[in-house]
Amino acid sequence: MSVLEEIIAGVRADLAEREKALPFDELKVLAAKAAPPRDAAGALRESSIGVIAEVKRRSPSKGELAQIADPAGLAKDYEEAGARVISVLTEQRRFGGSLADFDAVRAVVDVPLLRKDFVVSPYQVHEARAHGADMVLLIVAALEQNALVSLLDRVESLGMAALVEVHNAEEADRALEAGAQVIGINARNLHTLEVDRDVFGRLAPGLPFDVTKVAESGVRGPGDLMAYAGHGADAVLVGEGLVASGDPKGSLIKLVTAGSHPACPRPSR
Ligand SMILES: O=C(O)c1ccccc1NCC(=O)[C@H](O)[C@H](O)COP(=O)(O)O
Repeated sequence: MSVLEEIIAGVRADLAEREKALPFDELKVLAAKAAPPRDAAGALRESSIGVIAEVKRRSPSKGELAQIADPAGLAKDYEEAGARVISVLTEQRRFGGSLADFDAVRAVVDVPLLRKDFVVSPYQVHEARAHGADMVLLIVAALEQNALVSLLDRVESLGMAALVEVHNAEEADRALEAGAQVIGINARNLHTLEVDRDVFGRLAPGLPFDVTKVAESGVRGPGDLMAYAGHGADAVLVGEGLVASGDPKGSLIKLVTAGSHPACPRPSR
């Protein structure tokens, strides 16, 4: 079994428990009553490169990254440092995240929130909305094409945006065919877990100019952000480089400052 398959097997088992505790029809009612979604896609299309700052406790590739006793405090720091969007991992088994983390963050910040999980079911989309998510991650490698199309439609029908994640040209084609407007190119190979920042430079030029391009993984400092910007990124998604830095707020301020510096390449739209 690949790492992705292992993660998804755990996600499906946990999902089955939540579905027993809260039936889908009742969840849909909660989602419909949630406060309207914020414009996450719009936040990533400003004139300077944006940062999606991630609340990430641990990962399959690195193990424990940071204790994060107070995810809300971390998110507040991210907001004050200028994050355009905050990503909260909700996968529990391999990343140590939870919907409780998501709720704690939602309660204290106004910036759009990305629910970062391995979404394989419509239930998780309504669940994200019920918890106040504005954006949902859809990983092309985890979904058959029909499922990708239908989950993307569902995300958009609830007024949220989808960050559609790809790792290679074939997945990028599938994302475009499905109608993705925001595409994340992840530098982390899901089989080896190695990070190859050059993947972004290989794939981004093949995407239409009006698709929002997010460079995911491997940003350790302003130099990496500038390099991704040079290849046409509208935004970068950063986890480890913030949470494991010892000073997440200061590290994010450095990234945001670099992204709005006149020397940093601007999105070309
Ligand atoms: O982070 C991992 O080890 C990982 C392993 C398997 C699937 C996904 C994984 N990460 C999810 C992400 O996309 C990253 O959390 C995100 O891009 C931030 O990456 P980084 O800044 O390198 O922490």
